[in-house]
Amino acid sequence: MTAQHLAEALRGRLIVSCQAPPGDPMRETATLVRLARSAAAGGGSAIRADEPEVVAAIVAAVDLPVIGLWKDGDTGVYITPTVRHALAVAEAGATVVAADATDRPRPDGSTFAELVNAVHAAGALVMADVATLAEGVTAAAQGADFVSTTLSGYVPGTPRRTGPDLALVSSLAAAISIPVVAEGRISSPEEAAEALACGAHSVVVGTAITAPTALTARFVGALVRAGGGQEDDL
Ligand SMILES: CC(=O)N[C@H](C=O)[C@@H](O)[C@H](O)[C@H](O)COP(=O)(O)O
Repeated sequence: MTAQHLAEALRGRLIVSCQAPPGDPMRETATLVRLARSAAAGGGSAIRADEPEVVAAIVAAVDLPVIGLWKDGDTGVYITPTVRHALAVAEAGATVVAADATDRPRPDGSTFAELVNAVHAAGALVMADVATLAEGVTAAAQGADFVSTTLSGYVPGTPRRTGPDLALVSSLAAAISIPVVAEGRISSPEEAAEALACGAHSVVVGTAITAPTALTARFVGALVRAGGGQEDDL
């Protein structure tokens, strides 16, 4: 699929991230496939998924484009950190490979531009996961097909936020011509709609749709703060 075709298919649409962290009861390929099928049944237009095995299973089961990634670790560059990880995700059938495009060194010494070229040569597209405006501008210049605000708030030294970084969505949309995807901590349909109003081409929602453990903990936390439980219940 060309970047233009996919951009048309995703304009103004919802991408559902179907992931579960290590140790979570939902972290099982068949379960994640069911989440992806539910996302498709509810009108989602693409799926974002972690690990080649899960990507391949969702590609086989769901008739939607899959944005694949491969998380390795949880510090430093961990979203599709090397060219090897990126090519494995492309090989699994992802239409788009999402990868860290922050300005931090990659563990294999590759540049983001080298990763983009390798993924394009393998016939897939690239989504640059960034934390800042400068990183998004650089990623677009290096050939990324989409830029996503995925890593805003998660890079050491940058402010941690509670809600989505819609200011970054707006500034990226004004600065680059490739589609800007709003991603990260979008917790309601209203916030998703607001992201489009800020210039997002598409919106990724994960936790608020596909993470019952985290959602349960939010409700429990609210009850604790209201005096209805003990802190160590959390
Ligand atoms: C920072 C990081 O590693 N983000 C990951 C990227 O794939 C996922 O853990 C997030 O769930 C995804 O970005 C969607 O965001 P949210 O779950 O907040 O809607």
